[in-house]
Amino acid sequence: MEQGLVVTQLDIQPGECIKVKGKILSDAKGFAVNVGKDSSTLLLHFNPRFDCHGDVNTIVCNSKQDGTWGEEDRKADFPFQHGDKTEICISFNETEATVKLPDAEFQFPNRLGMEKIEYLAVEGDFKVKAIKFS
Ligand SMILES: C=CCO[C@@H]1O[C@H](CO)[C@@H](O[C@@H]2O[C@H](CO)[C@H](O)[C@H](OCc3cn(-c4n[nH]c(N)n4)nn3)[C@H]2O)[C@H](O)[C@H]1NC(C)=O
Repeated sequence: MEQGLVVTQLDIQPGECIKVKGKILSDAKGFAVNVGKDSSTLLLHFNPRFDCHGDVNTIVCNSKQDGTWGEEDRKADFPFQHGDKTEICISFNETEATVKLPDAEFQFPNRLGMEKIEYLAVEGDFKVKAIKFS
């Protein structure tokens, strides 16, 4: 998954929101939105997979601590289609991260007890149009 947008030096606090607006490529295999401390320590790796890493139409979520992946969490719902324009809103608190989409919402535990988000990266077949921090 090629490297796309990377934003560092953030100071996103619990309750604040990271909004990533963009378009899923028409031939997307997968994309990921990563938030955390840095590329090696992620509160959340949000990875919709159309057809990659052995998964089809599956959202895989995970954490990463000092470069080591945690246990994957596969979501039942897959509210994405090739070519979709969408907005992904990520917020968190001391217990969990929440991913809000136009037609779905997912939670993922804050396994690392992260207290602020300093890092955002978008990888793969997703063309970022705008990002907003609120
Ligand atoms: C079945 C036995 C092996 O399990 C598989 O193990 C794979 C490797 O760990 C798992 O894929 C990784 O799953 C991680 C989340 O748990 C990440 O999604 C990881 O991709 C992250 C990534 C790759 N890249 C990347 N690849 N190439 C480039 N330039 N960048 N950037 N970020 C994927 O490569 C994959 O999800 C996992 N599948 C299952 C069913 O467990």
